[in-house]
Amino acid sequence: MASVLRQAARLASSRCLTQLSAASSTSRLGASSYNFSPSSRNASTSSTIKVQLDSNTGVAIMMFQNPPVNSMSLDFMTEFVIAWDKLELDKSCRGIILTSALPNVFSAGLDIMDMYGTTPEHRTAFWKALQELWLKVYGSGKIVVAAINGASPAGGCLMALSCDYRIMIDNPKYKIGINETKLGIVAPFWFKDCLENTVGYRMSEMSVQYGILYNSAEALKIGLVDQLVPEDKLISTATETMIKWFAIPDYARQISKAMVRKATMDKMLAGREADITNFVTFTNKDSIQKSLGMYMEMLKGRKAK
Ligand SMILES: CC/C=C\CCC/C=C/C(=O)SCCNC(=O)CCNC(=O)[C@H](O)C(C)(C)COP(=O)(O)OP(=O)(O)OC[C@H]1O[C@@H](n2cnc3c(N)ncnc32)[C@H](O)[C@@H]1OP(=O)(O)O
Repeated sequence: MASVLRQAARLASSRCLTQLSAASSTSRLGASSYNFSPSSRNASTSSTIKVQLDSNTGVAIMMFQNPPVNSMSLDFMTEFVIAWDKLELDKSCRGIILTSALPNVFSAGLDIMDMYGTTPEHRTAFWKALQELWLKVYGSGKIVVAAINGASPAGGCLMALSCDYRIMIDNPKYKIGINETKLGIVAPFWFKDCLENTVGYRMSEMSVQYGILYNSAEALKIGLVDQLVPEDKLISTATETMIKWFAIPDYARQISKAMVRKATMDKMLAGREADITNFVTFTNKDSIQKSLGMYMEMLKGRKAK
């Protein structure tokens, strides 16, 4: 319990035991055209991450803008973590909405070009950046809501699974899931743990083996997402949801969150070095490089048709 309390105290970078008024200045538009209120401030933009913090509500919106498909490259993940750290340190921010500034895709997952034909040193840095990003989001004391406005395979799904609540656009063309086996690669244990914590043992057993991508209705049915909304209600619903969560005193919520997530985080932290070695060794294999190359060709060929 003492370590949970320590972890929670560390995570409690946002203000504790305070409650914001439920004053909301939410927009009815989707993320890319989100109309920020005059109280929006601390807007910061890196080349791939756009952040807007509304000082009235304490809600920050973090938008991915890494065209064409928000793939999680080393650069993207580095910029993500820098922007994230800034928000973590900002006491006026109590919650973060993760969404995409691009149409039709939340995130295409890990950038395959960072894994294909790159040096072991590059892949080491790449994997460390992913671990870092996950530890920050999954272990955050803030409330984190995923506003999933498009496809969200593999690493994109992990990003959503690391949040406290997932809202997805109700559209059968948008798919989400841990589809790594379809690429001939294996999602690491902590991807699987996050999925299992969310949808249960049997569903994750099926899901990771078959590499299933679920459409939005299927994702809701198995509990992979918590709510479906029409596209034009995504950001307003995410903001309203966040403000409801704000009614819970931060400190109690943060300790509870840390308690529930501790085992999964500790397991990853304990296996962190081995996980990097495993990734680099695995992706060094000719057979894996071949699978990745073929998958990239398939993606490009699909477009050409
Ligand atoms: C021991 C552990 C070892 C390994 C573990 C590794 C864990 C891996 C986790 C991952 O996340 S792997 C990545 C998995 N991602 C996918 O399978 C998604 C692939 N992409 C798609 O399905 C689609 O692109 C889409 C996201 C549904 C979007 O479709 P759309 O039709 O809008 O775009 P299009 O397919 O034409 O793609 C545009 C452009 O983007 C390139 N692309 C797509 N995905 C990726 C990616 N993940 N990484 C790098 N590049 C990607 C695609 O090739 C096109 O490029 P082009 O314009 O140059 O042709």
